[in-house]
Amino acid sequence: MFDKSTWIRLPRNVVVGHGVLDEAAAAVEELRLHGDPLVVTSPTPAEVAGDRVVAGFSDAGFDPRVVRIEEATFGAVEEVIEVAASDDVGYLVGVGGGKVIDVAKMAGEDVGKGFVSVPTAASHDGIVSGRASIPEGDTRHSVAAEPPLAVVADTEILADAPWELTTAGCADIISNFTAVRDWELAHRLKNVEYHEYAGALSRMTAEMLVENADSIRPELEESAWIVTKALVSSGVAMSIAGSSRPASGAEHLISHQLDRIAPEPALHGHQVGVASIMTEYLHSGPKGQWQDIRDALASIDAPTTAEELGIGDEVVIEALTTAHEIRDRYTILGDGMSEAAARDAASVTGVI
Ligand SMILES: NC(=O)C1=CN([C@@H]2O[C@H](COP(=O)(O)OP(=O)(O)OC[C@H]3O[C@@H](n4cnc5c(N)ncnc54)[C@H](OP(=O)(O)O)[C@@H]3O)[C@@H](O)[C@H]2O)C=CC1
Ligand SMILES: O=C(CO)COP(=O)(O)O
Ligand SMILES: [Zn+2]
Repeated sequence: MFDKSTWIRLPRNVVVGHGVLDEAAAAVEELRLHGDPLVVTSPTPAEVAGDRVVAGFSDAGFDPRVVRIEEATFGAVEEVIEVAASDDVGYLVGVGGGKVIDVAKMAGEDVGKGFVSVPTAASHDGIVSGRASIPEGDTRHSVAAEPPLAVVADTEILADAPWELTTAGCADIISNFTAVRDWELAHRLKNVEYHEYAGALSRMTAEMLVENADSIRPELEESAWIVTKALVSSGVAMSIAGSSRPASGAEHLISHQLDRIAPEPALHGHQVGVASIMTEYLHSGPKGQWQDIRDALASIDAPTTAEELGIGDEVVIEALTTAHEIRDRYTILGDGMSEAAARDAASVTGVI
């Protein structure tokens, strides 16, 4: 008997384009939700977009509440939950970078209310995915959460954000190459369930971004458009898979470990990009495609070395040798790299 079943949870309205911030209220009204919005934002995103979103909801006849957070902590999630639990609040709207989006996503999940994602930075695929990550204590990687009901991504705002946030988003997508390789390996070696469609979509998303690398330039609105479309596509791949596997392999384990041990971690996307140069080397050897990954990252101004990440060589070695402990996810790191092998991989690829 055929007894498989699956739920694919996706955002319903994805609105991407110039000036669409002013359509946030309309994009939500169309969903026929009850109650008023709770807008969650943080200092800079509030200035560049949050205040405008609040005004837009007020003009549309809603009575928006606002909570400003500073950091992505469980304390911040609790603060949002306290307001979100009120009967007047019908849904949450996260206006900001990944930090704000994840806090709003987790708080919405807790109170059982929908969440709308209004990214001000195209910095990683968490802005559209059904995954949330609050980097506190020993937990670093994402956990399953409800995906946003709607995503409103204004390319004018995203193109105006610091360039490194956009290059981080690109690098998060480029890392899909090695994430899919790890997933295939885990399937062959450990019989981990593999979804052909999700794997193909994730890889194609990375290929298209690399093909368009010439059009990804600072202050060019088209760049924000290309990157946001790729982030949406990567988020959809994760939704199809019901896991972050299509976009998170050993390179993400290494980045999560860097977040734990580096005195000053770099942006998520930049770390996974540099890590994927090394994990591609582990997959395909010295003559393999690791140089293609490095060149793709360099072409969009993303870091390719530990130095460019602002992270010390020894921290990178420690992350490489301990990253397999982060979570139960089989990757090319297997049951851990020896220190000598880690030094080899990092130095052959020019990361250290
Ligand atoms: N859910 C998932 O699958 C994933 C979640 N994450 C999580 O996302 C978070 C990191 O997200 P990331 O976006 O990199 O970082 P942040 O949300 O911390 O944003 C980075 C910085 O950019 C500022 N900023 C945001 N938008 C703009 C803008 N338009 N103009 C100027 N400055 C801006 C922020 O200001 P301010 O400080 O005022 O907010 C902040 O200082 C982490 O908590 C990480 O764990 C990472 C990967 C995947
Ligand atoms: O960042 C992600 C995908 O790009 C999510 O991955 P994790 O599940 O490893 O946090
Ligand atoms: Zn990522």
